[in-house]
This record gives sequence, C-alpha cells and structure tokens, in this order.
Amino acid sequence: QLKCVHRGFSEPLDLHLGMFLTTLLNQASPTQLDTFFTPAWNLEIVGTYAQTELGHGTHIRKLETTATYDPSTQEFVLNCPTVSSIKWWPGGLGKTSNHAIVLAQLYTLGKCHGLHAFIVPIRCMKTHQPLPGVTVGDIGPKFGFEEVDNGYLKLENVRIPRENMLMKYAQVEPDGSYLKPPSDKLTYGTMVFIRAMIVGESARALSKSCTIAIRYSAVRHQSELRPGEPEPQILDYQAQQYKLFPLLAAAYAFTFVGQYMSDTYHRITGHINQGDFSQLPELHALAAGLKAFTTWTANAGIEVCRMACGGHGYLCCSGLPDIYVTFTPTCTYEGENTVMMLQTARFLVKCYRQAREGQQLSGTVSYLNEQQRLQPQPVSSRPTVVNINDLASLVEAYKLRAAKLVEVAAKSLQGELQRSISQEDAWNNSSIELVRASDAHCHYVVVELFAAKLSEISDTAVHSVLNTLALLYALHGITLNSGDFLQLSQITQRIKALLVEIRPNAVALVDSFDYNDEMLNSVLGRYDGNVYESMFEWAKRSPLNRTEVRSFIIFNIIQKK
Ligand SMILES: CCCCCCC/C=C/C(=O)SCCNC(=O)CCNC(=O)[C@H](O)C(C)(C)COP(=O)(O)OP(=O)(O)OC[C@H]1O[C@@H](n2cnc3c(N)ncnc32)[C@H](O)[C@@H]1OP(=O)(O)O
Ligand SMILES: Cc1cc2nc3c(=O)[nH]c(=O)nc-3n(C[C@H](O)[C@H](O)[C@H](O)COP(=O)(O)OP(=O)(O)OC[C@H]3O[C@@H](n4cnc5c(N)ncnc54)[C@H](O)[C@@H]3O)c2cc1C
Repeated sequence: QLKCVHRGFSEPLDLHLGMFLTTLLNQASPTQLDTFFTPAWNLEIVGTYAQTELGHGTHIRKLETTATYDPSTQEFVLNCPTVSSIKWWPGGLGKTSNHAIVLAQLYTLGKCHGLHAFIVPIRCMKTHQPLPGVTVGDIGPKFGFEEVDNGYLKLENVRIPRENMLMKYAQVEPDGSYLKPPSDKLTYGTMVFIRAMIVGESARALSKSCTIAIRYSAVRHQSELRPGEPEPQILDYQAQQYKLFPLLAAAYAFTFVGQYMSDTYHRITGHINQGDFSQLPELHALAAGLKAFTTWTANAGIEVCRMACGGHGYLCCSGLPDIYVTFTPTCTYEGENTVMMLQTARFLVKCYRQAREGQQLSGTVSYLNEQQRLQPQPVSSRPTVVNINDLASLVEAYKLRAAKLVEVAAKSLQGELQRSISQEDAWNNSSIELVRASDAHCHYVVVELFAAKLSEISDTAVHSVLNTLALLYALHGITLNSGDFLQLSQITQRIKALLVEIRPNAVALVDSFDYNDEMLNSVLGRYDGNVYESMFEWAKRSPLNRTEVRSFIIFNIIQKK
C-alpha cells in the first residue's frame, strides 16, 4: 500500500517495512490492526515505519529496556537504564523511521512479565526531529549494508498510551492487571518468520554467485592444459569444477529447502493461529538450524565463487563483492548462527530423550525413533556403508550420521551431568558436540529434501541432471565431514582439553602481538576493553549524524484520503 522512496539509499527500505508489518500482524490484536490501518492512525506513519525486533543482540530474554505501566495515566513509561541497554543496529532507525516496535521488559503493578512489544513514536511526524526523551542516530559506517541506516536508540522516560502495547497474545488492562499469553514463546514469532525467509536468501545469493562464476569460467581462457594447444576455458580444469559444481548443487538444494521452509512456516503458523502450538518447537528448531546451516555454506560459497574468478572477481563490477558484503551479515543477524545451532540442539536432545523413553516422534526428527528401533547397540558404533550411486543410500548415511551425532551430544551432556556439575556448565562443556549434532541434522534434512524433490520430477532428462547434482552434493558433503563417518571422539576430547588449557592465556597471547589501539583501529579490540562507551562515541561521530542529512523522504501515499 505504501511506497517509501528514499533519496540517497540504493534500495527501498521495504525489507524492514515488511518486517515491521509482519511483526504487527504477528503481535497486534485484531482491534489494534483495525486502528493501525485506518486513516485515523495516519497511514503516513507506516510509510516512515519503524524497525522491529528492537532487541539488542543475542540474549533478548535479559534485555534491559523497561516498559513500566502507569495506571494513573494509562501509559507505559519506557527507559533504557544503562549504556549497554541502548538499542543498537535496527535497520531504518538511524535516519528514516518515525516509529519503532520496541521489545522491552514489561512491568505492571510492581511485577515483571518479561519481553513484550510496543509501538513507540521516536521522531516528530512534521519535523522528523527526535521526540522528547529519545536519543537516536546512525551507528556509523559498516562492513557493507550501507544502503540501510542501522541506528541506535536510547529512551529516557518516554510515555506511550496503553494501546501501543501489541496485545494479540498478552494484555494489560486499564487498571494494570496482566493477562498472560497462551505461550510465552509467541513474542519471538517474527524471528522465526525472517529466519525462514533467510533460507531462501541463501539460495538466491549462492545461485547468483554460481551464475557469475560459472559463466565467467566458460568465457575465461587461461594457461595450458596440453602443450601447444590453445588456452582452454578455465571451466575445463577439474580443480575449477571441484570448486564450483558442489556449490551449484548446493544452490539447487537450498532452493528446494527454501520452498520447504516457507511452506512449513505458513502451515504451522496456520495451526498456531487456530490455537495449536504443538509444532512451534519444531518450527523454531528447523528455522534456526536451517538459517544457520544454509547461510554458513552460502557465505563461504560466495567467497569461493569470487576467488574462482581470479583478479576480476575482486572488481566491484563483478557483482561478487557486493553479494558478499550484503549477504555475510545473515550469519549474524536474526540470530547468530552458533546460537541458533544450539537452539536446534536443545530441541534435538529433548527429542532424543523422548525417543529413548519410547515416545513416537514426528516430522524431521522421526529418524531418532527409527535408529532406536533398528539395533539395540549404540547408534554411534554402527558403520556407515554407502552405495555411492544411489541417492536413497546416501540419505540413509546422512540419517545415520545425524542420529550418531545427536547420540554423541546427548551422551556428552549425560557424562558431564554425572560429574555432578550444573546443567548450564554441562551444556557449555558439550557445545562442540551440540553444534555438530545440529549441523548433521540440518545436513540430513537438506539431502532428504533434495531426494524428495527429485521424486516429484517426472521429466527424465531433468530428473537425470538433478540426480547428478544431488549425488554430487551428498558425496561432496561426506568428503567434507569424513571424520563424522569415522570415530572421532578421542580427538574431540583432546581438543576440548586444549581449549580449557588455552582459555586463561588467550588474552595474554593476543596482547603479546603488541598491537597498539591506533594500529588495531577497533573499538571492539581496545586494550582497555572500554567497548560500549567508545562505540557510542564513535557512532555519534558518524557522517550521517554530523550534519543535517537532507535526505528528503518522499512518500507516495497511494491512498491519501
Ligand atoms: C532477508 C531478510 C533480512 C532483513 C534484514 C534483517 C535485519 C536483522 C534483524 C535482526 O537481527 S532482529 C534481532 C534478531 N535477534 C535475535 O534473533 C535474537 C536471538 N536470540 C534469541 O532468539 C533468544 O535469545 C534465544 C537464543 C532463542 C534464547 O532465548 P531464551 O533465553 O528465551 O531461550 P532458551 O532459554 O534457550 O529457551 C526458551 C524456550 O523458548 C523456545 N524458543 C526460543 N526462541 C523461540 C522462537 N523464536 N520461537 C519459538 N520458541 C522459541 C526455546 O526452544 C525454549 O523452549 P523449551 O526448550 O524451553 O521448550
Ligand atoms: C547488518 C546487521 C543488521 C542488523 N539489523 C538488526 C535489526 O534490524 N534489528 C535488531 O534488533 N538487530 C539487528 N542486528 C543485530 C543482530 O540481531 C545481532 O547482532 C545478532 O542477534 C547477534 O547478537 P550479538 O551482536 O549480541 O552477538 P553476540 O551474541 O555477542 O555474539 C558474539 C559471539 O558470542 C557467541 N555467543 C553468544 N551467545 C552464546 C552462547 N549462549 N553460547 C555460545 N556462544 C555464544 C556467538 O556465537 C558469537 O560468536 C543487525 C546486525 C547486523 C550485523
């Protein structure tokens, strides 16, 4: 309905507007939606939109911003109490938006009810200046993503009406009484949606990079394959094929996974909207794991494609540097990848224990039942034998590997707990196995979905070509993880012991490189560790904050009346 046209930005900020609207649809009550989307609510507001997910970083459950309900005025009072509670990163916040959907700890009648979402006006609709109590600006130059004005936001006693709390699931009554949501995980809903979307982004970024690199490799002639013959296309070199073709196979695989993830998201959220939350844990685990798995692979793959183009890959006009700097933050935002893999592991360990107790599992983890039934001896002791020409056999091998690594992770946890240390320390001491188990689970899901897609293809020629890609993807994955198809536990235990040994000396080891702050030029790597304050001062010096950036935001309100 609205088009934001920003002078000076290379791409419309619809992506963030989309997230804003998705969060509204996810978290606002039906009556609130009616309010928000009527002229009375001044549709232009949405035109300047806001950024969603104003968490700050990973540990959103403990974010410090508070929203305290004042029953005498029926308002919430929002505060960022410390320098580390300043909201950092939300896209569109630095210069553009007039409103933000802010996640804050809800306090009412003296009790904290955890994270809830609030719509907060941050800039005046007429002057576009920050409103009283609001300190907002751009966080400064970044590695890429320059078309987005990621910003910082500090709120000091900012008052908003009670109706600005998004109340689809939880409510605060005018007298301050709190009505709790059917599930406290629903606040996290939008993140699942974007993570599911990012899986498709991985496919797009990787397929674009493969297109550039493979086409160029057919044009580029270089060196001499046989003495006296003309220079061959570099695509004829086996080494070049080994770089690019597995990535081409992965691009196809992720395209199918992206479609599956989108369909699964919409199917399960349909159930959730009917009040059935039973599949939310699997949806979260799948979106978190596949987002991490596909972005890590695609991120590395884009760089392989760039380097496969030689010097010209380093030119901006190759398109590859821009694809890389725009794509690489997907490994961090919407849930840092390692943290996401640990979330998936949390779900897998829970399912493993249920399978051990004889519970019937469904969905992508049903193999854990299968492996329990197959043979009584530990999964991890079974050899993995594959028929290298049969995709079904390779799917079985990936399934067995995933079952093995989930069992290894669960047993590592169990072993730690038997040393009577806390659940949290046991979890931390098993993180390597937990991440590896999630990676193996996601890898199995990708191979399985590739095979499932093939079974839908009736055209023999298309089936034959895609089958070749599927075999290459699966076999290449085995070579990259051959250790997982062999016993590696002793090596892992030794690595973990080494990590513990290095930990107390890690900072001293980097200090001994003896770089001074000027040479490092990094607020994160400062010798004095004074990160947050210096990052805030650095951001305030950003060019976007220095002068009145005369970016005229021209709104085409398609519906003026
Ligand atoms: C292509 C589009 C690009 C657009 C541009 C992108 C711009 C970027 C935007 C952003 O980056 S927005 C900010 C994103 N921030 C995050 O993703 C924060 C990441 N952190 C978290 O999600 C959480 O802190 C955590 C890591 C999940 C941990 O949360 P918490 O401490 O509450 O969890 P646990 O104690 O581990 O588990 C609690 C319980 O809740 C379940 N759960 C957690 N998250 C979800 C979820 N999203 N959906 C459903 N359920 C969730 C979790 O499984 C646990 O369940 P049980 O095991 O206890 O049953
Ligand atoms: C380009 C870009 C755009 C962004 N846009 C937005 C936005 O629009 N809105 C928004 O709210 N945010 C946004 N963000 C912020 C983003 O959501 C966070 O950076 C991301 O969630 C990671 O959190 P963090 O920065 O706190 O990293 P940290 O969690 O501090 O990660 C640092 C390291 O600590 C490790 N670590 C952290 N916790 C654990 C754990 N429990 N176990 C093991 N290791 C752990 C991580 O694996 C990582 O290696 C954006 C970030 C970027 C880069």
